[in-house]
Amino acid sequence: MIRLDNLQKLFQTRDGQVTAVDNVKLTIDKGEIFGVIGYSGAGKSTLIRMLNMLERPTSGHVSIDEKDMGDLSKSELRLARQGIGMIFQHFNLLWSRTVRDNIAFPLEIAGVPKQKRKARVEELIRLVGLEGRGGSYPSQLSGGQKQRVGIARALANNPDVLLCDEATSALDPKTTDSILDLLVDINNKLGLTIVLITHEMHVIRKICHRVAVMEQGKVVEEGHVLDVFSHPREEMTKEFVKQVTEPEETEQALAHLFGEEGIGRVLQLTFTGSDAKKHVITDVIRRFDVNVNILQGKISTTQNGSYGSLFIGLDGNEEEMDRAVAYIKEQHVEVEVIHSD
Ligand SMILES: Nc1ncnc2c1ncn2[C@@H]1O[C@H](COP(=O)(O)OP(=O)(O)OP(=O)(O)O)[C@@H](O)[C@H]1O
Repeated sequence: MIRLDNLQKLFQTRDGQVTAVDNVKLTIDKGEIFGVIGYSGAGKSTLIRMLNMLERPTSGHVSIDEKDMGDLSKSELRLARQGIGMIFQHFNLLWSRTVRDNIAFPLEIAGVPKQKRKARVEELIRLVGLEGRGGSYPSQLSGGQKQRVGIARALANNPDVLLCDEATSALDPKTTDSILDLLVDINNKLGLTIVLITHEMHVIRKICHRVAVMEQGKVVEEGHVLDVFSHPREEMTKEFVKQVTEPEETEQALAHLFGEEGIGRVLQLTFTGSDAKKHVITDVIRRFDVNVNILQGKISTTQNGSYGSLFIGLDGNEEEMDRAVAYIKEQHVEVEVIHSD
């Protein structure tokens, strides 16, 4: 549905030339939620703004539904943009207009007649869960509600694509989750393609099907979210994955344990997909003469399946522990011995 070919954006500044986006090639399928993650300055905003030509590429192509966005005339581009909704970190609402009038705005521009507009606005208000707030002004709404207005406005003209520019970065964790749930709901109900940029792996983990990792303008890694989570290749990706799989306390708690005598071996087990539901620990306790101590664990759910890490202490004679480790490996669970007495 969306294809980026050798996309590049250079900015000329007083300090010289900046390569914001460097030779990016990506394909995004119809109906998927595609996330782009990177730290500040990686080029994410520039990349997403080139999808609807808010930013013109220096070279390369953006095709949406086989249409080269760079080749469109002004009026064709205006029409194409009605098929591409966008939401922003700071909502970009019209402060002097009510919720209803904010949502109606793109319909007015598209020339939708008044009666049809009214009906569509009420439908959108229900879709984003803002019943009873249609007459309020943006200043009277919470951050989450403002973003719901942003989403309703972006969906007004029934777009095929929704671009989300750090849409939850200004929100607290609970509100972030409710907006992410709404995006998944919209993706399921309307089948629209969502492209989002973020610096938070939690957002990718929770709603994306595929992810691209950006560093210094380049896409350095790309894949299905579960694959990237379970086997990150690049250092940058490993850092992002750690954000959601290993809370800081894990490192501290384990470091504390390593200092104790007679802890035996500490293993990190990594479960992926359906493996996350296996009874490996029960089996190990039943089959082998070892003591098992569960130290830390976390299962994360992604749109492609579950992913989890479990830290266990294993104690017993060396041979029996070797057999237990071999058995766990046979169950297609990844095992790493991270400490041994
Ligand atoms: N209009 C501009 N003029 C000059 N340089 C720019 C312009 N816009 C972006 N840049 C530069 O391009 C690079 C990428 O910026 P961009 O905003 O796309 O990154 P980002 O990953 O979205 O970061 P952030 O989340 O902080 O916005 C940065 O080095 C930035 O300084």
